Amino acid sequence: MATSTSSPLKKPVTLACIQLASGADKTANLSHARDKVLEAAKGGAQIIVLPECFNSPYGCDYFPSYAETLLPSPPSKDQSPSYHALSSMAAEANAYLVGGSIPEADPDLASKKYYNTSLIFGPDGKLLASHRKVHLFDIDIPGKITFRESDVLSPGNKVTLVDLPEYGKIAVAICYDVRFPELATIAARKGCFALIYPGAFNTTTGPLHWRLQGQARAMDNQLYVAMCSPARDTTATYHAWGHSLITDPMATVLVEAEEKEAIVSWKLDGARIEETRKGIPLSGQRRFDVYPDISEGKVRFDEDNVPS
Ligand SMILES: NC(=O)CC(=O)C(=O)O
Repeated sequence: MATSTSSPLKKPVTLACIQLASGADKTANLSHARDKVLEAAKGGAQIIVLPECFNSPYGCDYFPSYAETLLPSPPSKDQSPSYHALSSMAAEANAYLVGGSIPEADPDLASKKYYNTSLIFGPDGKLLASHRKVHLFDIDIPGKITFRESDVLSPGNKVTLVDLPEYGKIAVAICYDVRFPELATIAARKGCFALIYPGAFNTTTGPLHWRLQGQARAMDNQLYVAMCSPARDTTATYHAWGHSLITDPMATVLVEAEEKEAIVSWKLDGARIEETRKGIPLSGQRRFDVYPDISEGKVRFDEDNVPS
C-alpha cells in the first residue's frame, strides 16, 4: 500500500500558548492579553494562542452579560470590543492569533442565543476564521462538578480548518471538543499540521484527562497538538486546571505550564511529522474496506474554509 509521508507543515514555526490570568474586568483582560501577546511575539512566536473565555470568567452565569455580537464581521467597536482588540493585537504582533474564545451573542439578538466562539486573525489583523464550540460541556460528576453549558449556549455546527499560507493548515476547536476524536481525525486527514484547542478543564477532570486528551489526539493523528488554558484563579467560581501544553506528533509533551500565568512555546517542525508518519505508517495501513473514512463522509466545514 502506498504511504504518503510528505509533511503538512511547510516550514518551521514557533507556536506559543498564553496561559492568561484574567478576571471579571473585560477591559483589563483585553489590555493584559495584548501585553502577553506582544511578549510572546517578542519571544519569536508566529502563531499565538489565547485560552478559552480569556475576556471573562468561565461559567454559565457570565456568558450573557459578557457576550458580544461578532458575526457577520466586521462588527462595530461597540458591538465587539474583543473582536477589535484581537485584530489589533494580531497586527501589532505581526503574528497569527488564535483568539482563545469569547462569549458570542447571536446577531439576531431577539433569539437570545449565545455561543462559545474562537476568532482567528492573520498577521495583518484580518479575521481568517471563527469556530463556535461544537460539543457543549455538559457533565455531572456527583460531589465533584456539574456543568451545563447547554443551559445557556447553543452549539456550533462545523469543523474549522484555517489556512496559514506560509505554513499550512491548522484546526481550531474548543475545550470539550477535544474529547471527540472525530473532529481531530477529520482535520488531520484534510491536511492540518496542528490541532489547537483553547480550553479550560477543571481541577476534577484536568488531572485525569487534560494531558491524556492532548497526547491521544497527537498520537492518533501524528501531528502537533496545542492546548491553552487560563491560569487558575481560586477566587473564581470555576477553577481552571491550567497546564497549557504542546505535544509533538509522537505524543511527547514538549512543554507544559503549571497552574499560574505562563507562556509556553515550541518551534514546530514538519520533519518531525514526516519522521513519525514514516516510522509508524498508519495512513497507508487504514482499512477503509472494513470501516468508513469519516473525513470523506458528510462533514460540515466553514464555507470560506473548505479544504481542497
Ligand atoms: N470545560 C470544558 O469544556 C471541558 C472540560 O472541562 C472537560 O472536558 O473536562
